[in-house]
Amino acid sequence: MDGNEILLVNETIGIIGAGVLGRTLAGTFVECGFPGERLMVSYGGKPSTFESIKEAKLVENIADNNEICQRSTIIFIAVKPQALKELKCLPFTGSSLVVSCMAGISSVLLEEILGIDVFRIMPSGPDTIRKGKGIAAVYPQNYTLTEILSVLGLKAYELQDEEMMHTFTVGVCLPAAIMVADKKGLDMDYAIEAIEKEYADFEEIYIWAKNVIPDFDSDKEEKKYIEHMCTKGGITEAIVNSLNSGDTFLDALKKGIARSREISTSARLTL
Ligand SMILES: NC(=O)C1=CN([C@@H]2O[C@H](COP(=O)(O)OP(=O)(O)OC[C@H]3O[C@@H](n4cnc5c(N)ncnc54)[C@H](OP(=O)(O)O)[C@@H]3O)[C@@H](O)[C@H]2O)C=CC1
Ligand SMILES: O=C(O)[C@@H]1CCC=N1
Repeated sequence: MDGNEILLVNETIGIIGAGVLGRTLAGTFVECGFPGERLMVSYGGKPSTFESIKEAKLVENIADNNEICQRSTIIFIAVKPQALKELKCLPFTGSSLVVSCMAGISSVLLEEILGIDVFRIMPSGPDTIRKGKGIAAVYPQNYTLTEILSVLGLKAYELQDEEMMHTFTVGVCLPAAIMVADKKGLDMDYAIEAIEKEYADFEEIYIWAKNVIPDFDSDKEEKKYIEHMCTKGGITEAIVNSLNSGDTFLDALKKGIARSREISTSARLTL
């Protein structure tokens, strides 16, 4: 039995939100040897999402959110931040490790809505996870969670201050941002230096981002790569839109950070 199996041997994993990220996490667990019969995924009911779940060979893993909450020992929340209110009445229990992947939504708000302590991660885009080149911020620190991320091949950055999650989130959007900025011939290094003053690991993440951008065979492939990194209404979209409207790289990254903060404020208002 290897280390991965020992770590997860008694666990049942539930992923609420089998969208682009959720399916990637589920697929990666399966590839790591995690048994399919102890893996559940849920979705919001869109036929197109069902088709994608089918393509990912996860149809047999579909469960409803109540079942996921009742049976899972580890739960990943991978719905859009705007869907947070839909999780309000679910029977989460303090005995499972609940991990939110949602950008912007603070741990205080999660605790308020779900009634339990929730850990936060911010993983990099699906392509990086599938290739074993992913990174993820973790807040607050949790040994088991960091070990689980390492099973998924994700390098963990343990944040001391939750505010830094906004900046880290822009960091995981950098591959898409660099691709767009490169085409426009924008200067990027000065922007990274400016943001590094707030978050010391930002330069390291920039280097990571430059290294994970794959070679593309077509514009279509390139577009799809960016689309998969963009959650609708999220941070990548804000950065890409800003670059496309003619902003500098620094302004675009700042708009990404601002979008992450805004998501958190508007989520509270819609509850
Ligand atoms: N994409 C990325 O690279 C990254 C995303 N994230 C975060 O991950 C989360 C998901 O992003 P992403 O995968 O891009 O978004 P998607 O829109 O692709 O996925 C969201 C999924 O949630 C499902 N869903 C909606 N409502 C419910 C519900 N009540 N119960 C269960 N599932 C539901 C949707 O199903 P349906 O389609 O049927 O409505 C959809 O499949 C976001 O919060 C984002 O901030 C974090 C890091 C990277
Ligand atoms: O674009 C987004 O909002 C998500 C979070 C980080 C990457 N994708």
